Amino acid sequence: MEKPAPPPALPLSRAVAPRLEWMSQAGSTNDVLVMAATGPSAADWPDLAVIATDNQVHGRGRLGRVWTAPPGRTLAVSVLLRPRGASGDPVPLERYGMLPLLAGVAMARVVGGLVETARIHSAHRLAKVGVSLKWPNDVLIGERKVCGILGEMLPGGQGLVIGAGVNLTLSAEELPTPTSTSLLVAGVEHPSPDAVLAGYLRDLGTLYERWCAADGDGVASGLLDEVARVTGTLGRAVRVELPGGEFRTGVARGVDETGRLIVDDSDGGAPLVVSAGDVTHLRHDDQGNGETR
Ligand SMILES: Nc1ncnc2c1ncn2[C@@H]1O[C@H](COP(=O)(O)OP(=O)(O)OP(=O)(O)O)[C@@H](O)[C@H]1O
Ligand SMILES: O=C(O)CCCC[C@@H]1SC[C@@H]2NC(=O)N[C@@H]21
Repeated sequence: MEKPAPPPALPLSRAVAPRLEWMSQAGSTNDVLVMAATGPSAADWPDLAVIATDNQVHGRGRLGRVWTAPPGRTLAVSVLLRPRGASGDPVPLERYGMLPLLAGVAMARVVGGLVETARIHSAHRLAKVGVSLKWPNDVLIGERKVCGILGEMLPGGQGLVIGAGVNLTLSAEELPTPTSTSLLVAGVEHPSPDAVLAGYLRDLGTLYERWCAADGDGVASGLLDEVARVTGTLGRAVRVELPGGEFRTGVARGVDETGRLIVDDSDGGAPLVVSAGDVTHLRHDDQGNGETR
């Protein structure tokens, strides 16, 4: 029988995280961390504690969707957040809506840095492609999804677990959907799980500390500006599926202080304020059937 691979040492990531557990296999890292952070040893799981694996077998996406990943090709990471403001009081729950966006900004920066470095060093003259955030939870390279983010509240509002799945070394044939991509496919030849994880945790930590110091205020912390800068959804035509199943179209105008998307209704009605809806980008020439997901 083949010997299991030894766990990666992750020196860069361990230097950043207050606690980091690497699992050789996990069902869903979000589930594992929620259990750990609310179980009998909850006190051993500090703010910004991390669980990660490259072999997640029951990954979950938003809205009951699945996150699929062949073993060893993607990074699944969950981070525990127990946000407290400047006075030490918990940040109000209604401000948590910014946290998945905060994670998306951190991931977009890391992915953007790697893709740009690969482009500069490429012998193949790779074209410049933008890395952006698709509200509320995807990081895209060009129009393709390289990372999905899922925030889940701890029971009793004791905090939040924020999970991210990043496609590292999937080949074009292994991609789960026609609209996904991986760092490898985007030209990053040897994406290191440790470098990606450490970069993500570092940026996440910095943005999060600033946000907590401002008591979760998106404007005062500068987070809202940062979100607006990287969110490719803004200014674009989108189709919104409201929780009741109804569809509306319009142009995404902004993100508000609680992380909701503001969409100018193309029918001229009042702006749509979307928190639980599902958003699809429409192509510029879209007539309703050419969406990119
Ligand atoms: N490894 C992966 N890489 C990229 N996409 C994936 C991967 N695994 C699953 N997906 C896609 O992610 C979806 C879950 O994410 P999500 O709920 O964000 O939907 P989406 O298709 O990205 O569309 P949207 O976010 O616009 O609603 C799954 O339905 C699947 O299509
Ligand atoms: O695209 C989405 O809808 C979100 C996908 C989130 C996947 C990550 S992988 C780590 C964490 N554990 C999970 O089960 N899901 C998230």
